[in-house]
Amino acid sequence: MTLTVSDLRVHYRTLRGEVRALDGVSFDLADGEILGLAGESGCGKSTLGKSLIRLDGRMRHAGGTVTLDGDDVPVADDRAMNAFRFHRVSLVPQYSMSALNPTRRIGRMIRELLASRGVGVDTAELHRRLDLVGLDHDVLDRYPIELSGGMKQRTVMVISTLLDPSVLIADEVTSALDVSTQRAVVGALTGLRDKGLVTSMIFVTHDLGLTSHIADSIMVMYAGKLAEKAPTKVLTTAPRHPYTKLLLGSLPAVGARYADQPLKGIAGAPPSLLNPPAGCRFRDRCPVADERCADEPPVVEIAPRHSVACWKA
Ligand SMILES: Nc1ncnc2c1ncn2[C@@H]1O[C@H](COP(=O)(O)OP(=O)(O)OP(=O)(O)O)[C@@H](O)[C@H]1O
Repeated sequence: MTLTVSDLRVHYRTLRGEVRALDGVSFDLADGEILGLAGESGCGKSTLGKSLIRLDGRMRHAGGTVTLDGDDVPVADDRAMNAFRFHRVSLVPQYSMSALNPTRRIGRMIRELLASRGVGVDTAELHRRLDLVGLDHDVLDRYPIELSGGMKQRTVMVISTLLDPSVLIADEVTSALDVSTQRAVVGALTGLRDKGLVTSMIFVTHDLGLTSHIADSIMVMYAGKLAEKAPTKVLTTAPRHPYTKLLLGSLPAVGARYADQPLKGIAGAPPSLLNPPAGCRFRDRCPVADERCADEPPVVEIAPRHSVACWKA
């Protein structure tokens, strides 16, 4: 078992109170697994990814534990996290295309980064990794501004995985890319896993369609909590949570004309996480909710590796 997250709670401090962005989330990530993390904007996907790397000044660890290959990951202790960050858990951030230092050539940036971690550059290995993600070796002599968006994205992937982390979190890495570049980036990510340079991966995305192509399993979050997690095939063909069903139902069908098949959104909006309501957080939007949903549904494993938080599942 690579990663175990138990009842993780992470809040943002704001002038109006604490935003409970991650409100008791538990899941496991197995060796070799690519876990797709999906859900509407604001459900806590990025907060979950960031919590496993670094809590910024506004984030507060309000409870829960994380273990990696049997070791406690000290998510609340920024200094102690240095032993894990980049070495054992690494992140390709949401805006990684602008994360590269514009004043440094890529090769120099990599040398400096590794030196700061006390590691030297193995040029042959670096070239092998550039090959793996389809980048020419000459990117090392270029400035970030000379690279396309997809090239920058793949460069950041190489940099994030130089120390062979156990877990790589890829946060919305394809959302600003055109479809064929998305495919190259996704191919590069799975290549890193297949070659064992990354043991497991959490692929954060709005795009349930894309994630279903690469993820072994998918976790759907709603308003700071886990709604459903299952192997990809099960989740996409036999979802049990009403929210998952509506999310899948709102995906556009390729080739369908809008006039024949109008796109269906999910009516309503998620609750505020400043003061979330008691009970099931989806109940105001749920087509099958009843009075029982005034109590919070527990996460139940209804089949092997298939967990759902819904009284009606
Ligand atoms: N710095 C912050 N201060 C206060 N609240 C925040 C902060 N960052 C995020 N939040 C809130 O935390 C919740 C979860 O945000 P998060 O960015 O994790 O969602 P997300 O699912 O990744 O959304 P998106 O898909 O839009 O990136 C949201 O309600 C958001 O408004």
